[in-house]
Amino acid sequence: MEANQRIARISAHLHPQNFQEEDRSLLRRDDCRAKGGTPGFKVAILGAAGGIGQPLALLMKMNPLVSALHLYDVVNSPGVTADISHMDTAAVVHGFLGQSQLESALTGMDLVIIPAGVPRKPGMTRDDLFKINAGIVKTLCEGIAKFCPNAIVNLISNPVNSTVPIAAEVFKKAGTYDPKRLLGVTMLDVVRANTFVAEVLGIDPRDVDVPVVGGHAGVTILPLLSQVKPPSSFSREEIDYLTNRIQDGGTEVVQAKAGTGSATLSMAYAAVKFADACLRGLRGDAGVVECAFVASQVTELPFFATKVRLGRTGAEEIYQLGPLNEYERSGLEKAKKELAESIQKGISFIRK
Ligand SMILES: NC(=O)C1=CN([C@@H]2O[C@H](COP(=O)(O)OP(=O)(O)OC[C@H]3O[C@@H](n4cnc5c(N)ncnc54)[C@H](O)[C@@H]3O)[C@@H](O)[C@H]2O)C=CC1
Ligand SMILES: O=C([O-])CC(=O)C(=O)O
Repeated sequence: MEANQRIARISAHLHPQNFQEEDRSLLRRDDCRAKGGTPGFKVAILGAAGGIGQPLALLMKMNPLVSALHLYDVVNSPGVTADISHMDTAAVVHGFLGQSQLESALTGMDLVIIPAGVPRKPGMTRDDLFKINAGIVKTLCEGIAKFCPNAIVNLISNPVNSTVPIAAEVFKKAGTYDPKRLLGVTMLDVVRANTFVAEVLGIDPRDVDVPVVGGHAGVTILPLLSQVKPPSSFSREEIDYLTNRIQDGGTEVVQAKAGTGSATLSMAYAAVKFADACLRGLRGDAGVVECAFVASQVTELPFFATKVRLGRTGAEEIYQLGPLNEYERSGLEKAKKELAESIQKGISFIRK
């Protein structure tokens, strides 16, 4: 055989499709003995090729609690999957592209994380994303109701204050709704609050715990600085600075990115922190508590973010707000007003 023919043959083998058809004597990946049978949870990421999805996939591949990682998107998931799958950690990675592969992506999943949808550009509110993202979340949740109705859902797509009610309505319609299993991800607000409070106090952010309640947009993001751990007191000036910075944290990143998107890396970090807590809860660990936007009776609103205890069945206990000071009580009233409208908008989108 001529050298150039040999090279052409080898290149053909390296192409995965030709590899199978060209020469049966060569080992195929499907014939490998290792099938990734390590115990652990099966996790799907929907929107895995996006700005959040890619670093989120990377970090979930590193999570020892994950045995199978399904990466679904409507574009570019094969490349992201090939790339992530070469990491020498235990989770086995599979990629899924487009609506026709949604069933395979979701079947058997324990946890589904959804960062699918468009991000903000400067000058937009999160609510401006509703038009596009509401439909995306609806379609994906219809898939979850059909193919993995018992999975825990971590919903990241904005506006979270409306997309969580949308998901709830889709699941109700399908007869699969369990409020404990639907969690809107507000962890980035907590991550930011811990960081900014630690800066003000001059301590390590890992030692700080700030409850952030309400929702995930502007004034609905309500940090409870009177309940910070370790117990700390702040001047009025510090309270105004911290409250504004935490509420505008997303906008700070949108403006700095100047039209190229919103928070992706800190969000992937926050999403993994939250997903890991959900998986530890599923495993049966005691005392796993994080803030999340969930169906709630803490206020008169049907959904509200507070601390929740995560267990084998999802958000098993929803904590009350605790004592609020005058500043926080006034913030709560503003938050509830805006939240009520965003929640209703989500509900009406499905019931209309
Ligand atoms: N909850 C939170 O704290 C945060 C939420 N977000 C939100 O997360 C969402 C995603 O943000 P980025 O990753 O920066 O956006 P991106 O545009 O970089 O990525 C979104 C991905 O979703 C995919 N996608 C679109 N339609 C889809 C469908 N029907 N099924 C599956 N995938 C689909 C796109 O192809 C893309 O890969 C945005 O709505 C953003 O506002 C962003 C930061 C924080
Ligand atoms: O601000 C945005 O649009 C993205 C987001 O939710 C955040 O960074 O908190």
